[in-house]
Amino acid sequence: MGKRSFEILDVTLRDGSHAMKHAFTEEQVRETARGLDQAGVTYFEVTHGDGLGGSSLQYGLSAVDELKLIEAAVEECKSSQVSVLLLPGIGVKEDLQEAVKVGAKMVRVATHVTEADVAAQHIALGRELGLKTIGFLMMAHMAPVEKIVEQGKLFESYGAEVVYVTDSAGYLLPHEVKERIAALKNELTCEVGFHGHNNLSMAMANTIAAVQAGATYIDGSLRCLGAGSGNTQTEVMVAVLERLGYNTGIDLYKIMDVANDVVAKYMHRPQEVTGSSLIMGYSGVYSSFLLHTQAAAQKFGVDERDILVELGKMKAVGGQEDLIYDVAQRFALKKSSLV
Ligand SMILES: C[C@H](O)CC(=O)C(=O)O
Ligand SMILES: [Mn+2]
Repeated sequence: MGKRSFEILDVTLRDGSHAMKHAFTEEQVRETARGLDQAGVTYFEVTHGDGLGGSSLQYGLSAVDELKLIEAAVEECKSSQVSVLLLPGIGVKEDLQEAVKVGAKMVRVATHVTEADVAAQHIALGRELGLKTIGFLMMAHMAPVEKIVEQGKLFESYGAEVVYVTDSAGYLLPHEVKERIAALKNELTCEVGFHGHNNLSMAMANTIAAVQAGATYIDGSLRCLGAGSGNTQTEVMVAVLERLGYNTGIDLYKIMDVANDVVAKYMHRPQEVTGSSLIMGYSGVYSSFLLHTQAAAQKFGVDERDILVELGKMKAVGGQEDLIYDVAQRFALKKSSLV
């Protein structure tokens, strides 16, 4: 098949966990893992949507222990390798050691875009454990290009082999992705990656911009299964990038088969750009807040778009899920004082 132009890393079994309310079954994971492996994906990610240790009241309880799911995915693979996500503070170093015992071969250590310094020990541990180790700068729209370069350099100095620009809110436009990726490519010696969300229908355009600016790791999910409107659609990305003349190393029919015959069957709903996810992209809100916001809006009888616009103004970041309920309650009180 020749040398791949870049790695397409599939996040269906991790970012998709948000859309599945963290209720993946072992059988769903096994079937998806088998399909990804047969299609020729080098790496795919499995954990709770908020990474190792994410199962909690704050983020949502997992239906099945993530270590069991990681182990099941590993067992299904002949050549693909399983990655885990780790947000320092949500997951701890012991969680990573346990994931390695069941077969994880890659770790992506994720921090808010201005907080790379909290990842030093976790990145060092990833390298010590012999894992492919990646730094993941979330909410990348919230920092100017120079800040992203500064934070990327920190990740690289701790040992990250790839630094990601992560458009957690699906807010970035192609020219903004291009300038961020190009700046990291210029200033870092390690590889650069891109992870997109489709809240403004820009995920594919942003992915193309990232690749053209030099990204060599790009994320996607099957049928877009992910937080908010989901991610760049893996199987479509394969077709588009092959059309552009790149070698993805992935079999198009096989990746389509796992998307349509496996993932489409268990998705709770199609991944669409809805009123709420559109507002997330427009206001720069963390995509993982979607289902929490819908639940809060329902509980307090308020419009979920108002909550999201307010969270955007407050510049709320991952980990502040409790704010969603505060804001919803505030709107409900305001509404009741008006009647
Ligand atoms: C914990 C988040 O879901 C990580 C991610 O995929 C993003 O920020 O986007
Ligand atoms: Mn994501």
